Amino acid sequence: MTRSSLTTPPAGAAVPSPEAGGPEPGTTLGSHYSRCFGCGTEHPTGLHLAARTPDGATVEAEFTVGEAHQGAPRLAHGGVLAAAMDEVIGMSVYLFRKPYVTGRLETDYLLPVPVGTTLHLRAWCNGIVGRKAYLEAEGRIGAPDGPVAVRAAALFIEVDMAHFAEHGDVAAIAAEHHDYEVNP
Ligand SMILES: CCCCCCCCCC(=O)SCCNC(=O)CCNC(=O)[C@H](O)C(C)(C)COP(=O)(O)OP(=O)(O)OC[C@H]1O[C@@H](n2cnc3c(N)ncnc32)[C@H](O)[C@@H]1OP(=O)(O)O
Repeated sequence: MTRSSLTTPPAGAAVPSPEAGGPEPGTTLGSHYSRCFGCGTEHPTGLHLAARTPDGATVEAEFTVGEAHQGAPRLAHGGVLAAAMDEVIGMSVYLFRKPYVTGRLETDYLLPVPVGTTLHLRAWCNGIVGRKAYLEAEGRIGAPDGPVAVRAAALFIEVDMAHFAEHGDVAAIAAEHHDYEVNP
């Protein structure tokens, strides 16, 4: 992965271990919002990622490239692939049970991804320092050990629910997603 210093954890950054009381290995992670472009089941053209954690620390999901996701004819749009990486990374940091948002996302595109391809996505955390989480993801073609088509590195920033209340529709999140306290 070619990455900048901004997405590289500083020396000594703690790599979190699976949280006590967090999701058990094998748990399917629900969508955080039904209309989310990345994971929403009600989004008509979204990515429909349904993620699970095999070990409580990493996240896996599959994304099948559809007609709505094209850039060049019959090939996935790079921005859509970046969205898939953003979403699976967002799901991996959600394992820590705190709200985070993407601050920076860096993406390497290694292979073209034709319509109809299933990308096998995996994301994990390389360290957390204060509010900053350093994360990484990859997308492999056709199988969990298939050729790597996309790699991403990201810096996510911890926020509180006031972020969503101030800038978005916190009631819509809270109505669907009962893990977060809206007024802690
Ligand atoms: C309820 C669950 C919802 C889950 C949703 C998941 C969806 C999937 C993920 C997404 O797509 S989120 C949507 C896209 N992202 C955004 O809309 C975020 C927009 N940006 C912001 O709201 C603010 O810039 C942000 C909250 C990220 C930071 O603002 P703050 O005022 O809270 O913090 P500050 O600017 O002081 O930065 C905190 C630290 O992070 C660093 N930082 C922030 N943005 C950075 C950046 N872009 N690059 C590098 N470093 C960055 C910053 O330098 C600083 O480092 P230090 O603590 O060492 O001084």
